[in-house]
Amino acid sequence: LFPPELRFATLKFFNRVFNMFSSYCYFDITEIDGVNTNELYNAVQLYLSSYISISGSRLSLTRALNSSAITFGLTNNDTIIDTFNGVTVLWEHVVTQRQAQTFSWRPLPDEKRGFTLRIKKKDKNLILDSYLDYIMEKATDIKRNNQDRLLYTNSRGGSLDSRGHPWESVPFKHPSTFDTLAMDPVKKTEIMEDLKDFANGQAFYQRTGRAWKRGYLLYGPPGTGKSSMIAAMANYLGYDIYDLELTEVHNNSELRKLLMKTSSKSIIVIEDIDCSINLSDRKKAKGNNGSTGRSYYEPDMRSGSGCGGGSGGEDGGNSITLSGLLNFTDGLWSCCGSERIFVFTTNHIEKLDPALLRSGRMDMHIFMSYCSLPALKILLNNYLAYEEGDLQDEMSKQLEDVIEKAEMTPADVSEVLIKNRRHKEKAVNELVETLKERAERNLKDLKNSGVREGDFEGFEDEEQEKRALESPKDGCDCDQDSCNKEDKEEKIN
Ligand SMILES: Nc1ncnc2c1ncn2[C@@H]1O[C@H](COP(=O)(O)OP(=O)(O)OP(=O)(O)O)[C@@H](O)[C@H]1O
Ligand SMILES: [Mg+2]
Repeated sequence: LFPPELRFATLKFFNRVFNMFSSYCYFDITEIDGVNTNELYNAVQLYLSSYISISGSRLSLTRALNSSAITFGLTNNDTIIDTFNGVTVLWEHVVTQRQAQTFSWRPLPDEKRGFTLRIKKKDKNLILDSYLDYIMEKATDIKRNNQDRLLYTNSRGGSLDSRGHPWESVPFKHPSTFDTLAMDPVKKTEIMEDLKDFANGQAFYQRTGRAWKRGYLLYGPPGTGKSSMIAAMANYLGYDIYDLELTEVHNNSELRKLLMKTSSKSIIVIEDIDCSINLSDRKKAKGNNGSTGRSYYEPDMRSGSGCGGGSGGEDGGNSITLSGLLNFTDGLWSCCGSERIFVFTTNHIEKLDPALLRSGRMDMHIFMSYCSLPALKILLNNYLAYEEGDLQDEMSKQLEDVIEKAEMTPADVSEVLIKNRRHKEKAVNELVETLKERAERNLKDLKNSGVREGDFEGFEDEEQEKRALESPKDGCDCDQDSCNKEDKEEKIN
């Protein structure tokens, strides 16, 4: 029976009296602040959405542009309790109908939405100092995690796009994760913990005066999952990937510019570092632009103008040096921006300059090995949905006996499994056969060659094949210092 105005005024009065005696204070965070969207409102919305379980009876759902995740929101007058540094606060989502619109340049939504934060008066300062910052930070994280990852490449050479960016990007949707990655579980856990420590280590890096970055060197035969590991890392941390094509970078200053244009929370990848530029020796690398061993990637070499005739003195080509690269990862420039991971991959760790391997440069050297028994179990589970214990004892025993001797890469094993994935038994039988064959072949090779020279011997052929595919003209890389000696001898003969 009361007219609405009177009802409103009475409520307001009681509210005021109540507030005077109340031990709480309230903060309103409205969706639209004047004419601008209130960033804090969106942040709170996102932050709270990470707390809500789907059990609520009514939730609002949103999916942002370029986002692959759906976020839950509170509907009208829902409340939620949160605790921060031992202090409990209450959030309420308040939705009211907007009164008939007066003229506005920008049409406002019919509903007026906002959050009300209720805090004990004594906790007010504690919370306002850090709680809202914390929410903003968390919201940024959530937003980033929900957004599609990006894969950047510098394949355009040195040219910039219309916004002055040297990187080109595409959405990165690689399905590889640490769950699907076949490798020793202990090693895998170690890497995952290392990554998490890094991502959560802001305070640590600050305290110890180190730039917030970390380097991983992945090495091992082709097809053992180095690239898959990088994708898994990116998916695990929610980082973007910058795939740096060193052959497209013409000099050290270009390299530096590229680095400056990378964002934080990203993985900067240089694949096949031993083939990319002549990194065999720091001093020599500079000299090599001159008359002696020309880099295989210099333009005239790339265009296939011949392997032998590359002794021109002109310096217009690729003149990145090892020291340039080290400055990129390690020097003063490496810390513009923060939270960055450098990953180098190589098939030949023994060909890298010790300077690159020195402690502190690449923090972790990860050997990606041939398929081991634990790795095989993961692959069997991935491709054939075999659980631990599903295999007959006899079969497991056979696999266990040959897997190490066979020295098959996870890529090869995957191939056998994929081919027969409809017939589980057939797939495993064929795998055992292939493994046995390989093991026998290896044994024979071993006998023929006498003493084995190194761990990597077995994949030299594969490696040469790969390089031949990459190189424009057969054997062009044989001018390079880093090229293996056997190649060189073959070429000379
Ligand atoms: N450890 C692994 N776990 C799961 N799948 C793997 C693994 N290693 C290889 N594979 C499979 O083999 C394919 C090739 O692997 P990947 O490209 O990661 O190898 P790589 O070590 O990067 O080889 P390269 O040295 O030639 O670059 C992948 O698509 C993946 O499906
Ligand atoms: Mg690879």
